[in-house]
Amino acid sequence: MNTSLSIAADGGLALQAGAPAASVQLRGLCLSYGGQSVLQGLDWALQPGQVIGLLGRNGAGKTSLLESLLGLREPDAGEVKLFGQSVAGLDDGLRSRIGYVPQQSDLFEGFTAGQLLAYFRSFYPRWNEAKVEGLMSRWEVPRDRLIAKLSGGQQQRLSIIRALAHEPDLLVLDEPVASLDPAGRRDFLRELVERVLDRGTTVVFSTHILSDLERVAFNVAFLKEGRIACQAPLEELLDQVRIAVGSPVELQSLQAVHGAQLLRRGALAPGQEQWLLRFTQGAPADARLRALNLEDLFMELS
Ligand SMILES: Nc1ncnc2c1ncn2[C@@H]1O[C@H](COP(=O)(O)OP(=O)(O)OP(=O)(O)O)[C@@H](O)[C@H]1O
Repeated sequence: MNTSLSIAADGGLALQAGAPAASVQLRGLCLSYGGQSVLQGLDWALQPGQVIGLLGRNGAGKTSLLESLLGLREPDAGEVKLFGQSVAGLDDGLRSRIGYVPQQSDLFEGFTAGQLLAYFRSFYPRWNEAKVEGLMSRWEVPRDRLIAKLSGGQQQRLSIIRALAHEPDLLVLDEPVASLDPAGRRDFLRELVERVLDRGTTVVFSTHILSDLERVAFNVAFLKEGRIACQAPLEELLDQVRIAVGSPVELQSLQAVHGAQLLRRGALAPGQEQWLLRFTQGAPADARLRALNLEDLFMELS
């Protein structure tokens, strides 16, 4: 909770409680590798309890964004705040409220799963050993085998268990289900929906598996050309975004009549264009409009 001091009616100082700080606040984030610019003045905020699926094409910069957000990668410019505090000076208390599943395994391969968990347990006051035990047995991760000898999917399960064990308030998952089989994905999503989201955890995860996203992500954010091009509740986007085909004059009039937002415009043939329109007041019934599914939205917005 943010607090501020103000002058009270009797002239004394009063401590006021404000809105809770955003879990994540990014302003003007720029990141490049050599000459290649990946994040270009990106602004983004995740509010407590929000669940956001981060979408973008291969190479759009999702991993770079999530690493910058966590302070693992230093941006060229811009500001990163977690729980209202600059990520560069984040104190241990706030740091221990973050859970992270990286895209590439960062588990110590020379440890067994049991040794790894025992090692991490010492850093986290909120470590939930019962939860760890439950997940290790339900997800069938062998405790005593060297991590180097676990399969890719078993390593990913272990990485997820490590990230959930201390009941984080901010959970960052970079393609968490990429190596999981359908049963593993189902188990993971069930855990996320039934136990993690209930706690009001802020969750951001990148994925290319759109059907999984539909099951858990209330909000989707599209990363394109170094910025968050669009972020909205998924249901709202599916209700509001339509493709319209017609002459530019006809489409302009359609847009103006309904006060629609033009998201994208492309030529189809001489005198005929295709516009991606967002009808924020609700899409009208019009034969020229076509609804989109999540895959269409991904193709159009990322
Ligand atoms: N350490 C690095 N050094 C140089 N270039 C990098 C580095 N890491 C990423 N890149 C480049 O930055 C761009 C964004 O990469 P990033 O991994 O962030 O994208 P992504 O959206 O996560 O991709 P994917 O969906 O394929 O995982 C790519 O063009 C990539 O080649």
